[in-house]
Amino acid sequence: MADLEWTPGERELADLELLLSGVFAPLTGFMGAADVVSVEETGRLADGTPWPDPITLEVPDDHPVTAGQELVLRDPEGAGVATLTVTERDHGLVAGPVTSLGAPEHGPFARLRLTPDQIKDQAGAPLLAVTMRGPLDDLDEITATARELDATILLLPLAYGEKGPAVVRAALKARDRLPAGTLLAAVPLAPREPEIDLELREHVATAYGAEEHIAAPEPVTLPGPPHRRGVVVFFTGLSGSGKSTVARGLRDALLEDGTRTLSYLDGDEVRRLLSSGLTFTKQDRDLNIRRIGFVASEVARHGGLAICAPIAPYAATRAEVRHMVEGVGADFLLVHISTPLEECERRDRKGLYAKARAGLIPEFTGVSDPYETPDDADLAIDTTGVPVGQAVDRVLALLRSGGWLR
Ligand SMILES: Nc1ncnc2c1ncn2[C@@H]1O[C@H](COP(=O)(O)OS(=O)(=O)O)[C@@H](OP(=O)(O)O)[C@H]1O
Ligand SMILES: Nc1ncnc2c1ncn2[C@@H]1O[C@H](COP(=O)(O)OP(=O)(O)O)[C@@H](O)[C@H]1O
Repeated sequence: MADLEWTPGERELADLELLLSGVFAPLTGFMGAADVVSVEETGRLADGTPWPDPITLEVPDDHPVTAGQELVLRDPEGAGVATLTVTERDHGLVAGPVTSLGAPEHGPFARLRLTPDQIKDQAGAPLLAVTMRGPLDDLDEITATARELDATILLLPLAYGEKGPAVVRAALKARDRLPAGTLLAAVPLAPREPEIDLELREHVATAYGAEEHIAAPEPVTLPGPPHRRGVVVFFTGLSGSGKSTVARGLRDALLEDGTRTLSYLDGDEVRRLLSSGLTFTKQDRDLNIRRIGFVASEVARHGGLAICAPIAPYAATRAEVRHMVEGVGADFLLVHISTPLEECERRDRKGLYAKARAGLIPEFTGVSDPYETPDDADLAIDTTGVPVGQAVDRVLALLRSGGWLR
């Protein structure tokens, strides 16, 4: 029988690494219901040990794993990271101890992910741990404290997610300016609410054997100015509403302006290449939109401006794309081309509405398939009787008003 397997989310994988490396000791695995309830109500595990936050693993309701089985946990690249011996399955939660599969470590600064045991081998006592989520601005204070305690400094950059590598780079830079012998271990601790984060940072410092801990203050991060930030302009609307026409007009105007790097994800091209073979069932439409959202967010991640113009009939899927884009530190603008069905049908540019009415095209949006009108659009344009240039100008005005275009 094939192994039961699951690929946890990014945060769960980070927790898993901390469970495996002993940073989350005394925890040895993902928590079951009794511990979760106890932690939430009392800040302690069921056995009374203080612990600030539930460390849990979720699988979908229809995942076949049950108590008594082994579940192989894989990273997104498919490498086995650990085996979970499932002691409890409670709806979506699976609990039990984890054992490392010794998978090759990869990812930026993987060589700096030293475990508490590896650090304890190098360190002379006592240790002063400094947990950090950004550049340190007061190295003198850290040096003075270390001197006072006659302690070795251990920098613990909390390297999680997009900003992770920058935090490790900041720690490496700081180490060059701190006393010789300063140690460093990158720790993938995902951020939580400030108080819980602080308690977990204390746990991390203790796990590394530190007697003293400085939680370096969160640096103030100012997002880049909007004209340099990535942005996705996502058109949605019925077939024939004017999405492609306005999107192409926007693309041309931005190319003429020349100040933004641009990717235009043409609807037809997407269906021909990226989503070739997909149909118009809800499942395939959702997959199509997720793929478009993924590509657009990759463009935006690097500061580009992506224009997409699919029908995208489902609100939840559009929201997923918004979330994906915002998750890479970029902005998402939803432009609803709200031209009513009657006008789209009157235009019937491709003769599809006539065919849909005649029952020749099943599941046709607006005729025999739903279109969920957005209530979160940043701009709505009904193109009925409106010249194309005017519709394009309204989108350009939106981009200028938010500073995405200067
Ligand atoms: N059943 C059905 N429903 C809606 N549209 C259909 C259908 N079958 C084919 N077409 C043609 O496909 C275009 C829409 O594709 P999208 O990728 O934008 O759709 S979706 O966002 O995945 O729902 C759409 O193009 P546009 O007119 O440019 O919107 C149609 O020409
Ligand atoms: N203001 C307008 N904006 C966009 N399209 C318009 C406008 N006025 C008329 N149209 C016409 O409506 C049709 C819209 O088709 P298209 O852009 O392919 O729509 P969609 O991509 O939403 O299916 C085109 O024939 C276009 O010339």
